[in-house]
Amino acid sequence: MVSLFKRLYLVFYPPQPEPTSAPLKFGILGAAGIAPIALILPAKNHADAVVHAIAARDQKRADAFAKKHGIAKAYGGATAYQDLLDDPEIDAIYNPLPNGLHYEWTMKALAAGKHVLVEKPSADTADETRRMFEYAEKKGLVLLEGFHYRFHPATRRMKEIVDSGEIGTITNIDARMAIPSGILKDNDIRMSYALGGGSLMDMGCYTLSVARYIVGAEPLRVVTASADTSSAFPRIDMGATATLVFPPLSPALSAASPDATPSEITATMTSHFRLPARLGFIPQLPQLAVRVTGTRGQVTLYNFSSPWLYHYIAVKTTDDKGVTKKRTEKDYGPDGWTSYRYQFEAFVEKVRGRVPHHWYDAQDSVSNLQWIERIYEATGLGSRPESTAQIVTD
Ligand SMILES: NC(=O)C1=CN([C@@H]2O[C@H](COP(=O)(O)OP(=O)(O)OC[C@H]3O[C@@H](n4cnc5c(N)ncnc54)[C@H](OP(=O)(O)O)[C@@H]3O)[C@@H](O)[C@H]2O)C=CC1
Ligand SMILES: O=C1OC[C@@H](O)[C@H](O)[C@H]1O
Repeated sequence: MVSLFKRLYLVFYPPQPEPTSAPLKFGILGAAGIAPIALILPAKNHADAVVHAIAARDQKRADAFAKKHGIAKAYGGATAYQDLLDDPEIDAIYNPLPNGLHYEWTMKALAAGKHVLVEKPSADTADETRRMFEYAEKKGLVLLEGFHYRFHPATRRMKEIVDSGEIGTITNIDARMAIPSGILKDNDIRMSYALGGGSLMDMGCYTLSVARYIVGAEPLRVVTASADTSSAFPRIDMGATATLVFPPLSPALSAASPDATPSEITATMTSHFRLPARLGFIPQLPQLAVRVTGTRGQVTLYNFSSPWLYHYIAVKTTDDKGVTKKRTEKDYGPDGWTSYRYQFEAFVEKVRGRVPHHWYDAQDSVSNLQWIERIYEATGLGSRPESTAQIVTD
C-alpha cells in the first residue's frame, strides 16, 4: 500500500529536473481532460521539454488552464488553435481534440512545421491516418499516435512471456475494455458520431491494438461483429464485440514453442461505455484485461490500457504431466513513470534524432484504423465521418 501511494504521489508530484538550455517547447490544442496526465505531468518530469502554450476555444478557459498548470502562454478564442500553430516558439504539438478533429489539426500542425503527438485513435479513417503519416514523412517531422500502453514495461513483459513459448502456441486472445454505466455522460465527445465517437473508436482501438501487438501480424478477417446502440444515439456503438482471426505466429516466434502445428488465432474484442447493472441495480466491474491462451497455458495482463495505475500479469501453465503452475508478475518501472511518461520519453528522443526505447511505425497506426473500419462495416454502423476541413499543404 505504501508503494502504491508513493508511486501515485510521484505521478502527480513528479520530481522536476533542471531544464536543458533549450528544451523542446510543446503546445496543447484544447484544454482537454486527458492533457494533464498524458502530457503536462510527463513534461514536468523531463529535463528537455516544457509545455509552453495552451490553446482553447474560450480565452478564459485557456487562461485558467494555463494558470493551473504553470503554462507560459494561453491562446483563446475562435482562432486560438491556428494561433498556437503559428507560434514560432513552439516545436511540437499535442493533439487531444475529439477524434473527428485529429486529422484536421494534425495536418495543420504539420503544415506549420510542428512535430505532433496525436491522441488515439489517430483519425476517423485509415485513409486520413495514411495521409497524416505521409505528410509528416514528407515534412521530415515526427508524428506519433498516442498508444501509450505500448511503451510501458508491463506490456512489453506480457509480450515477452507470449513470445518465449511458455504458454505454448497461441490459440486465443480476449481483450476487453469496458466500463459500467453511470460514468460516461450523454454530452461526452465519445457519444458524438460527428466527432468520431463510439466505443470501438474510443476503447476498441486499444483492444485491437493490443491484439495486433501480441500477434505481431495483421488479422486475416473479421468473423463476427455486433454493436449495442440506442434510439437516442443510433450511430454510436455503446458497446461493440468483434471476433477476428489472425494468422498463426510467425515461424520465428512459434519456433520457441514445442508445439508442431501452429493454427490460426481467434481474437475477441469487447468495448463498452455502459455495461448494464446486473439485476438492474448491481454495477458491473470495469473489464480491462487482455488474456492470451496457448496450448500450454494462459497469460493475463490486467489493466493493459492503464498499467501505470495498477496491473498484474498472471501466468498459468500446465506441463505434459498435468502439473499446473501459477505465478504473478508486476513491472512498474521507476516510481512515478506512467505509460504516458514512457511514451513522452520516446517521442522526445525521436524528435531529438535519437533511437527511442520503443516505437511503432506509420503502418501500425494505419492498420489499426483499417480494422476499426472493417469492424464498423461488419456491424452495419459504418466508419466515422471523414474530415471536410480544407487543409492547405505544401
Ligand atoms: N491516451 C489516453 O489515455 C486517453 C486518450 N483520450 C483521447 O484524447 C482525446 C480527448 O479526450 P478527452 O480529454 O477525454 O476529451 P475532452 O472532452 O476532455 O477534451 C476535448 C477537447 O477538445 C476540444 N474541442 C474542440 N472542438 C470541440 C468540439 N466540437 N466539441 C468538444 N470539444 C471540442 C475542447 O477544447 P477547448 O478547451 O478548446 O474547448 C476540449 O477540451 C480523444 O481523442 C480521446 O480518445 C482520452 C482519454 C484518455
Ligand atoms: O484510456 C482511456 O480510458 C478511457 C477512455 O474513455 C479513453 O478515451 C481512453 O483513452
